Amino acid sequence: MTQLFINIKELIQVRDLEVLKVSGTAMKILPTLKNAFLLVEDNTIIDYGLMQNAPNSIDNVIDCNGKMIFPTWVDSHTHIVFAGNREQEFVDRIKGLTYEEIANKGGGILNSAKKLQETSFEDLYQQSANRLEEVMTLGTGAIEIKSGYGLTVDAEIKMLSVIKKLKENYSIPIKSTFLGAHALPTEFKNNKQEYIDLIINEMLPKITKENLVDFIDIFCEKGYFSVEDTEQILEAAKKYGLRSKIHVNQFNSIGGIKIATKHNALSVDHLEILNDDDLHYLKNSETMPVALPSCSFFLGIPYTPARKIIDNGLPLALASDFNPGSTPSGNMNFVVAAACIKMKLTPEEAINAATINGAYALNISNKVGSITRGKLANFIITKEIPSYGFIPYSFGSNLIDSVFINGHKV
Ligand SMILES: N=CN[C@@H](CCC(=O)O)C(=O)O
Ligand SMILES: [Zn+2]
Repeated sequence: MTQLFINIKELIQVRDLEVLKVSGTAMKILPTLKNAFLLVEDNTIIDYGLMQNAPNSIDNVIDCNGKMIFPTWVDSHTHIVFAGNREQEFVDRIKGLTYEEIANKGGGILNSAKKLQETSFEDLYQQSANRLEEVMTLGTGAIEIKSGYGLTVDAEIKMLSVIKKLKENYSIPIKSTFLGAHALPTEFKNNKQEYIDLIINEMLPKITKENLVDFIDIFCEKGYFSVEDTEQILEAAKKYGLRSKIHVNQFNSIGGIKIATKHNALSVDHLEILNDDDLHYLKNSETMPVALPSCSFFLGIPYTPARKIIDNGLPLALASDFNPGSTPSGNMNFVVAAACIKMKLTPEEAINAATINGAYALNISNKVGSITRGKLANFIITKEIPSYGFIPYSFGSNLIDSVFINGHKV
């Protein structure tokens, strides 16, 4: 089916196929076309341009008068497969406990793992599908989903199988990441190496054999997995050709970035605490730094020093981190707004970070992340708005009129 979108007030993030990411000062530039058309055939963008050059023999015409079109958000870091919620821990934090104190009391990730282990595949699938549908209506058009709330061979496979079924049942591009090293299960409290051996010798061979995983992740942090643990797991994952996306520098800078860049990680995520050595290793790498401002907002921890990252000539991606503990929200519109308000990104930088750079952080810049001939027809039609900067400015409003994924209205 051919669809022609006309009278688009501004078509945002129009780029050539060769642009896979934008870095440093280039992030300040957001290429757009005013008074434009967009031509879609089946699931693909086939053309765009100024209205005076719009084709005139198309039956299926959608008038976008006063509205803008953006590429959909690319959310490169989520944990949307989880069971139940942790609103009691939220109240505990309001009353003064820290995230770390709650985790030390057996709450946190282990709390979610217990719930998930007790939840059936069907129930877990339904809860996760509801979250996926919610974020699609909020404009997310490509997403990464991690395991890591299973922490046993069976429960990790259950999570990854839920992600596989989501991939089969939804047309949105989904990448799945194995995060067996998310927390140390209580039964391994006195023998971390035994759990790492389980990850390396049982989980990794099984999940790769069943083709359940695209990337590998490790929570490299004090009290979770050390730099040495991380390196062991990365070495093992290399044998299966898995690239890494690593949780680093959320609370402490312990050398995770050095090891991640040495292993050519696709991304390093969180980075709330970032020192000059970390910046140095990032500058000499192809690794995408990923900031998760909704997590900082929710936990009240520092925001990733995004200005420092971009002003050092580096790229930056933005993602939601949707999970039950540190970020119970997958709203990428809020992520973009928080990046502007709290991390001092300009709207242009934030939109680049949440689209093309997010796509790079999932290795799918050739498919999504910009309005480009040949890419998937995944885009947001806004309500009538005065300018694209109105999206982060008007941070509490829903400014989305409709979302298209693979050329179909969600
Ligand atoms: N920090 C590690 N993992 C998640 C939070 C997990 C949880 O609290 O359930 C994050 O990215 O914030
Ligand atoms: Zn996370």
